[in-house]
Amino acid sequence: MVDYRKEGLVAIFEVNNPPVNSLSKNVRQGFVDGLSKATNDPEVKAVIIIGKGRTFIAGANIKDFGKPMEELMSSSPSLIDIGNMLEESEKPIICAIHGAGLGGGLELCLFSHYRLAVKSARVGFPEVNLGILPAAAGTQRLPRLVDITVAMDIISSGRHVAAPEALKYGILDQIVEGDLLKESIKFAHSVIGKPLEPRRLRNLACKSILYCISVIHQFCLKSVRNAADLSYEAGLMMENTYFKYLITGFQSFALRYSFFAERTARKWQLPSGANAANTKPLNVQTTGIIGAGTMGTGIAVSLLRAGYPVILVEQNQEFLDKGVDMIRNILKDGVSRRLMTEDRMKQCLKALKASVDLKHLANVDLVIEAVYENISLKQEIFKKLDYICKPSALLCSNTSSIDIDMNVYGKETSAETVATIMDFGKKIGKVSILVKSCHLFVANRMHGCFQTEAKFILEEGALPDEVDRILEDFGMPMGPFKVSDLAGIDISCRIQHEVAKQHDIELTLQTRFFRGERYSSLSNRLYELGRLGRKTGKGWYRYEKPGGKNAIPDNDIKDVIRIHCKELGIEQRQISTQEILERCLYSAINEGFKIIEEGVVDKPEDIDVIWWYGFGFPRYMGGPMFYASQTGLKKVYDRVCYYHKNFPYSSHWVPSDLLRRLSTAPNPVPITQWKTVLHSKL
Ligand SMILES: CCC/C=C/C(=O)SCCNC(=O)CCNC(=O)[C@H](O)C(C)(C)COP(=O)([O-])OP(=O)([O-])OC[C@H]1O[C@@H](n2cnc3c(N)ncnc32)[C@H](O)[C@@H]1OP(=O)([O-])[O-]
Repeated sequence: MVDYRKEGLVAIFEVNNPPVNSLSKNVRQGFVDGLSKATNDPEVKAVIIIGKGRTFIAGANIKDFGKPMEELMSSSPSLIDIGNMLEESEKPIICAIHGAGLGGGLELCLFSHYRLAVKSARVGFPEVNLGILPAAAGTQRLPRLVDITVAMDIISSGRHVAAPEALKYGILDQIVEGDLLKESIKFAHSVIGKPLEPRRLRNLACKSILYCISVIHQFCLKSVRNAADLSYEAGLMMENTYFKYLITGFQSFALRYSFFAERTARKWQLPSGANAANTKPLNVQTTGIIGAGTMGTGIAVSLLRAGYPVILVEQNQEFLDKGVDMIRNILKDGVSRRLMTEDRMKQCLKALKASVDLKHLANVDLVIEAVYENISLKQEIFKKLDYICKPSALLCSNTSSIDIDMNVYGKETSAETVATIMDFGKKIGKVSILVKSCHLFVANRMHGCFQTEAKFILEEGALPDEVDRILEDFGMPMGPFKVSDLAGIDISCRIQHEVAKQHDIELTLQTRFFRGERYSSLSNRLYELGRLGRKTGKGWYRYEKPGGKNAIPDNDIKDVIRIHCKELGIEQRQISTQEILERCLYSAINEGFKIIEEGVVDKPEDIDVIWWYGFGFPRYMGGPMFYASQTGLKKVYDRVCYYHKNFPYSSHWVPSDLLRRLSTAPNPVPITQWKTVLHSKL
């Protein structure tokens, strides 16, 4: 709703729709009622729109977009109706922004005559992140206010623009110091009686008519270009047509799911009943990192950038110096790419202390162990830390394959620690997902199936560039073989040999089964040929030079695969695009269902979020679990069974029981309800 009150000559519309003042129907109606009161009250000479609570207006209510098109489009009053009433008002309308003015919230501002904001406020059009465009005249009005290139950037990037930048472009008229409402009332008095015609954006011509042919295919840009090429009314009509088209599309549906999935994933809970809402995080002020390799230095940079002092510890001075150099280079690169200023880099480096003695970690609040994957080494470090660190220190391990319960205290982790780590993750600009300990955890466990199938597919007749192209066409940023070349083929080979050693097994080029499972020794063959990936200039592809970035399909690899298959008696055949996609994706998805079944994650959304951030799975596909839900679980289950029959020696094809039960449900179970099936009789 919108609370209406008067302060002297000024009517105040205070939007009151927690948590973020989205423009639900009752809010829109509140504007109509408020405007009617203000217009009919001769005492009122100006109107201020302000948000109650943490923010101005976060835009339309995204949940409304799931409604049928007819209901959505006929839901009156529409934002444009309200906007027109605001613009036509003979009394100046001033928006007073704090927090965020996004999407419809910014559109409302653009219909108003003046825009003020506090310095910390942000404005923007994040609609592209929801697979739609700003369709309450956003693409028509912003280019009338600011340079068209700025409008294109803001609309097509979806980024939040900080108030000082918005002021520079002219989106804001003033940044307010002190109390926003008081200052806005003062401002209102200063503009009462001034002509409003120049403040009505619909009357302005588009500021420049730059022709942006290269990006014109994107709807947002098409629509912005219409602002330059068409009349206001025609541009508005096209904007509405594009909106209707986009909002009913799969991508917008998936992106809206993604928006809520990310927020749902933040809401962790433990079997004890402790959860994100009832557990207070501890205050972390100082940090330590053990291990100055790629992982340790990467983590150090994230902490330093977020403003935390870091003590970096390595076992000897040479490794330590190398690590510090790496950190310096990453930060310098950030400066050259204008991600941070030179001053900020200096502050970060000042906050970094380096040592070869664990004792320097005695007083830190949080320690992250990031040494290489060796259980006895990790255990030895934690034993020492137990004595050295203060009792309240949080001891964390960066591992992707070692059982966390054997290392630090996974099962015993307190709710307070979970809350602190989840909060800490957010503070360093990461997305944290709570998972239980299991072999390889969620990301590597699922991705392992994906990578393994990709290798089997090569043995059966496809080529690396063919498999990569198919997955890239699907939307993955890089196919599995380019990823493998980037990570280094030696890394995965060493891990495999290490695991085999633990089971007293020696892996050779002739090994076809390992612990009862089909095994491919193809990467070992590349390893023996010195084809370790990008770093050696050759791997699954060849590169222009060692360390090069351009993956060039290599005829030699065809021979390597041919010889490998001949020696092992593996028959090659033509493999369809559909089979390649299904085997890579469905093997991982089936594993994802097992992960939910075992309670390793709390909900499917957690897995989808992990895949966007971990592997760049396209958000506009929603994530692997959402993709499965949209493909149809019956179809996914049938294909998993089919591959299980054909490839009985791969446990990742053993169908998940949860998937089976969901696939036989009389009606499709929405992804948000999958968990309920775990405890039902289905
Ligand atoms: C023709 C129409 C044209 C207009 C189109 C549009 O405007 S498109 C819209 C363009 N606008 C956007 O895309 C802006 C989307 N919003 C944001 O970017 C951020 O919420 C924020 C920056 C406003 C605040 O960040 P923060 O970290 O302080 O808070 P938080 O993110 O944790 O959210 C708190 C709670 O509010 C919920 N919720 C939030 N927004 C909406 C919404 N619009 N709707 C519904 N719900 C929304 C959110 O799910 C969460 O709920 P929960 O989990 O507690 O039940």
